[in-house]
Amino acid sequence: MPSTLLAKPNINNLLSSTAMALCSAFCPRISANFRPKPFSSSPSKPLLSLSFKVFSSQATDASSQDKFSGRVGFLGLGIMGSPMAQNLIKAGCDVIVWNRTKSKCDPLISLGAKYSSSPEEVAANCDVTFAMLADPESAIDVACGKNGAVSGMGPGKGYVDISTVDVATSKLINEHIKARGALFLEAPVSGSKKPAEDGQLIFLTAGDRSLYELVSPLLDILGKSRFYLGEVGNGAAMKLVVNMIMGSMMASFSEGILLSKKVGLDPSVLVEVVSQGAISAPMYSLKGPSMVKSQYPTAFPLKHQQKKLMLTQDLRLALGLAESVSQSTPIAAAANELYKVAKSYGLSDEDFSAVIEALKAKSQDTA
Ligand SMILES: NC(=O)C1=CN([C@@H]2O[C@H](COP(=O)(O)OP(=O)(O)OC[C@H]3O[C@@H](n4cnc5c(N)ncnc54)[C@H](OP(=O)(O)O)[C@@H]3O)[C@@H](O)[C@H]2O)C=CC1
Ligand SMILES: O=CCCC(=O)O
Repeated sequence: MPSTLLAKPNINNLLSSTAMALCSAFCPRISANFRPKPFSSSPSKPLLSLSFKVFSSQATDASSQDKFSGRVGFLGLGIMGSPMAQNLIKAGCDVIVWNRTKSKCDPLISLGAKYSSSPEEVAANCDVTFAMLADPESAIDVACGKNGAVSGMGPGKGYVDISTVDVATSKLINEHIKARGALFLEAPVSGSKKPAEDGQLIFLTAGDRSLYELVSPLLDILGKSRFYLGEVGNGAAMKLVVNMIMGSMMASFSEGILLSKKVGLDPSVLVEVVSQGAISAPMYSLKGPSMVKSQYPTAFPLKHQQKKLMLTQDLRLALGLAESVSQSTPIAAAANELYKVAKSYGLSDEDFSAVIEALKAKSQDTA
């Protein structure tokens, strides 16, 4: 089925009942309060508007119940995890947090979150545990390592990994969670720091559908849309493809900014021209003005676009994904080289738009 936005079919209530039955089986504590919000096709409530949550036809229910009354764990409070956990707390959820660097928990504790001293303890004390970690290595360690979340999982619990990881990593974590009789959902996000703060992320989910149904009210607090993509690995793959496109777009935009300047144009005007045309993208309008000033306030750290774990990650991992199906991706491969150069210049903690510095340096090399 194409992933277009559709009005809800009337079988929604039936699906919601199915979800309730599944939840009753797996999560008795939560399902006691699981009340699906009936879908309304009233024309006075448009499906698409800026303030309205948008759902894919691949989602199982376009609306979700108002409230999730189970206890929610949150592991990983970095640029993305902190605002996400904060939004859950502000929405009235009962949240337990953990982060490797404990001080990052403090602002959330002062907002009402509880704290547990290990991922295992969080998972043991929560119905559903979310993880938003840097890379595959940390995602595996926090889930499957010593005192990891897996040790605290069991029947009736769910683990939702929002980190950007590769397909193999997601499948590995899924296997460990499943071995404990719990449910697993991968749910990487499209959208950066600001969408995380504004509850406007896009979830790319795959895995246990009953868990997807169950946590939909939470995803709807954190995001503007959610896609259910089927088998574990599909969410990770979708995220890598999106980031591959984004990485190439940013590298190309950087070339344009520098070329415009070299030929005597005002790059700020280029940013404006781009923003009004067919190739306009929020990313260009948001980051272009800073890039022109050689400023890269970190939203998506460059190190995550060029993560390193056993010679793979984000762009690099997307290239691996392409390789595995013999898909040619020369543009992304060239972009990847630039991110590697930028990383070697010590720009890992800058925003990924700092990739433009790699091009500046290259121009000087050849001048
Ligand atoms: N920033 C963005 O725009 C977006 C990021 N993403 C993805 O989301 C994930 C998180 O990104 P972001 O929040 O920006 O990253 P940050 O670098 O800000 O945060 C990373 C988090 O992972 C934790 N962490 C890192 N290594 C370990 C480890 N070995 N053991 C335990 N915890 C660890 C950090 O803990 P500590 O605080 O102790 O360092 C921190 O909580 C990444 O996978 C990223 O690719 C997805 C969409 C957008
Ligand atoms: O993984 C990071 C993606 C950032 C974005 O979607 O803006």
